[in-house]
Amino acid sequence: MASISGICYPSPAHRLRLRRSLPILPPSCIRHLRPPRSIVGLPRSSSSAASSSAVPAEKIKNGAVEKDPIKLWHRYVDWLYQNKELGLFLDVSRIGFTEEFFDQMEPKLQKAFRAMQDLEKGAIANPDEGRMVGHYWLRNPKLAPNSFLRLQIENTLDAICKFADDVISAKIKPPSSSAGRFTQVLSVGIGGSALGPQFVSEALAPDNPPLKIRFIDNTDPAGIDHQIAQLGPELASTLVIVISKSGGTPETRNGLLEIQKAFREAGLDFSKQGVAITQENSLLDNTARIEGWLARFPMFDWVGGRTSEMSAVGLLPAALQGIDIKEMLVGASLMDEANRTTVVKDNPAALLALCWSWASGGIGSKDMVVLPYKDSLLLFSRYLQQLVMESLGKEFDLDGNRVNQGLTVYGNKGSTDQHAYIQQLREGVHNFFVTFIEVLHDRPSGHDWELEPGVTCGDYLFGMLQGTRSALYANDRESITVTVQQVTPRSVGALIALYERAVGIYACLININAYHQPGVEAGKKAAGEVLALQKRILAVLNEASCKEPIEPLSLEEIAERCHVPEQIEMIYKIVAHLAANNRALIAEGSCGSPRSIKVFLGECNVDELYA
Ligand SMILES: O=P(O)(O)OC[C@H]1O[C@](O)(CO)[C@@H](O)[C@@H]1O
Repeated sequence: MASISGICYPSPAHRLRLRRSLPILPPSCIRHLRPPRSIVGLPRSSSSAASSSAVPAEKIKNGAVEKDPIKLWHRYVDWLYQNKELGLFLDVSRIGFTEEFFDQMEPKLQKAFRAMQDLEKGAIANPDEGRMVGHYWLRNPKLAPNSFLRLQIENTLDAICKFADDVISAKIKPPSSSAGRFTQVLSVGIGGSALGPQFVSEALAPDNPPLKIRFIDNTDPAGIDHQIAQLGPELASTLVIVISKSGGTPETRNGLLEIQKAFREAGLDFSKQGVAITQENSLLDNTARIEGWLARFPMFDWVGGRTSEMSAVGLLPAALQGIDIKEMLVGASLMDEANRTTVVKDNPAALLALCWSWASGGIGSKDMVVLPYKDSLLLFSRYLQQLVMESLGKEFDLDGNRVNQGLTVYGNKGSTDQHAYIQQLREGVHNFFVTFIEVLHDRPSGHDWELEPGVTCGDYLFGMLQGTRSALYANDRESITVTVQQVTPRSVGALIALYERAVGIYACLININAYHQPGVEAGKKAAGEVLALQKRILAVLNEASCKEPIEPLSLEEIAERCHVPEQIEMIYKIVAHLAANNRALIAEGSCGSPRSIKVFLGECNVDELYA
């Protein structure tokens, strides 16, 4: 038996013995569970979609899940996954899949394993974009399909380590800061170019990092101003890292332009403090090269944004904060290794995918609530939200069938959330399953004190987790528990790798492309159309406002002159936004009564009018 912090867990060999001696669930028990269903990989018909979102009738009738504590204990022991090198455990005992379900999923999982093997060998696993999917090579460059890619990965890692060392040791320093070294990192990026670095910083940055980090991950001017104001005079000793795989994401571009303006206004030379992480020859890369920025690091075509934490995207910011990035890579690599076994019970990512299939009916009928009981893991659910939802939330499967797939992820942390929404989880609408993340060591220092006889603060946190797990299960709410010993670079690397692989396997089970995001384009295109309409409105208003006397226009008149009468609602919203920011003036009426409004511009721009 392996022992961690006084808790005994069975070794794999012991588990096998137990498995032989104790069936997963005795037949009498299986009778009370959900019968096997052919659910995974089926195109979603309207009837299956509707029925799957309801709690299966037999679950209600039979009190849903096994309740006998001794049988549950056997199930717990029998299914417990342990990774000794990582000190990581996975408990799937509170997901009530049956042996029949397991048997039914086995061939599908074997197929998924073969697909993952092909992916790791360099197959075009993202067919829509004609791309390989190579994030697993980042932590084991020997796996890369050719030596060119291997060298690219190794050289980039060397360059990251050297650059971070040079910055931290002030070999590379800002040109005009009295500090004589860089003290702050300002990371500008969004989605996969922000969420990983944010999560890792929150989880792992030391209390006094060599460089503190801040993020601009939106095109919210007030948010940007706030970050710049917080930096204050330290702008002069701020290293600005602009991260964008495509190099053309509007929010990131806007953040960069705003920061460059702040540098100009402070009399600072941005190029001496700017770093770009992007694909070669992207707009951002070319800008950084032409303007002679301090450094540029590559993003690879075969690494997707949401799986880029182990590329320069995540590693450079982490290294600058003094986080041991090589340990992160080791953790991820060890987890990848564990996930290569084709023995489902020994493959933690496959076990997760199996649980998701059971709990959500293979069609996302239940949400995944992620509850780490550790403050430093607060952003894990946010990170997973993109990883899971952007990967799995797809309209079509790989064969072109409309499936509207997905798996909703949300959560913050325990026990905080017990005082927010656990009430509903325990008693309200039954549309979720929980993933608890447990951290065994309460205080990294190891020293603790008893705030009442025999009980520490950490014991309370532990009690809250176990109590919530039990209370939810008593009310038929299923859960998974992932346990790590501590929040370290190694365990965080392992957690990221675990979920990356679980998403990959689950995507194979439901036959979708996990590596593209066509749906995001629709929103981006629509945003572009709004801005194009705004420019037309401004031109129309400008013309009317240049007249003598000024001609205030109603919304209908603006719509007519823009030749888009059907867009009147959007025109109203644009006008209201312009008026709220003093860029248009309301001559008559108010925004509360749209039909009454007449608008003009405070200053007409003749140059624009005749441009
Ligand atoms: O790194 P980029 O190209 O700026 O993209 C940022 C994010 O935008 C998306 O393309 C769409 O949200 C994500 O997939 C990506 O992580």
